[in-house]
Amino acid sequence: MADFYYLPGSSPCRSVIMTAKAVGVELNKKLLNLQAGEHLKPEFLKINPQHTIPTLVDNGFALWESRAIQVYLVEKYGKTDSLYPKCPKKRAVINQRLYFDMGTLYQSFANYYYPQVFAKAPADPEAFKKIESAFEFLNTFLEGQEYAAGDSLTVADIALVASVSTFEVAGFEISKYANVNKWYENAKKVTPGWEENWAGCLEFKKYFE
Ligand SMILES: N[C@@H](CCC(=O)N[C@@H](CS)C(=O)NCC(=O)O)C(=O)O
Repeated sequence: MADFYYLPGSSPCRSVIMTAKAVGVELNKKLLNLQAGEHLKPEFLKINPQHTIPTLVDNGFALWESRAIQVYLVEKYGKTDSLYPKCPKKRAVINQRLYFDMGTLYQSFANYYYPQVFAKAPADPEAFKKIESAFEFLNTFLEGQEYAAGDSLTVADIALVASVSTFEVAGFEISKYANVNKWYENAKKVTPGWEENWAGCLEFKKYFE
């Protein structure tokens, strides 16, 4: 069983947990307390010199970056390729959504909320505008679409569900974006591991209280 270093509240960790559930892989979950600096200890740095969670160690093979782990789990353990189809065009759209999630959508969350939550800094209205524009983009991608990339659930939906649910617990109004809202309500029903994701979101919510 692969070791999985994580925290339940962490959005990228949650997306890996949902992906593992979707492919039927059991993870040997190992909590890593970032506040206590466990990620900076030499034994963890030996595994992941970048000291981030999620980190997977599968039979001695260490991997980090949640979206890379998602793809690895599907390619190595998926019974079908449905979560990450081999078709180059389908895969390209999924990759686009994954990079959008990492570089634009989740980044806008980090830029706006992290300084407030972790450094008690005031809200930056310019950073908030970037969130709104990221949601507008996502809303456009989802026009007439039940899923984020193509016509069935993929790792892109899973990564985006982890991010969007994090926005929800932060109090961001998702319902203003009709296509996102519709996709998200459906995704809550069809994404394996949604309940565990939501439980983790509620852990993360404590930072906002
Ligand atoms: N892009 C990375 C982000 C990982 C990340 O920043 N994780 C945070 C927790 S949510 C972390 O490990 N922070 C500790 C550190 O960077 O030292 C991914 O998707 O895996």
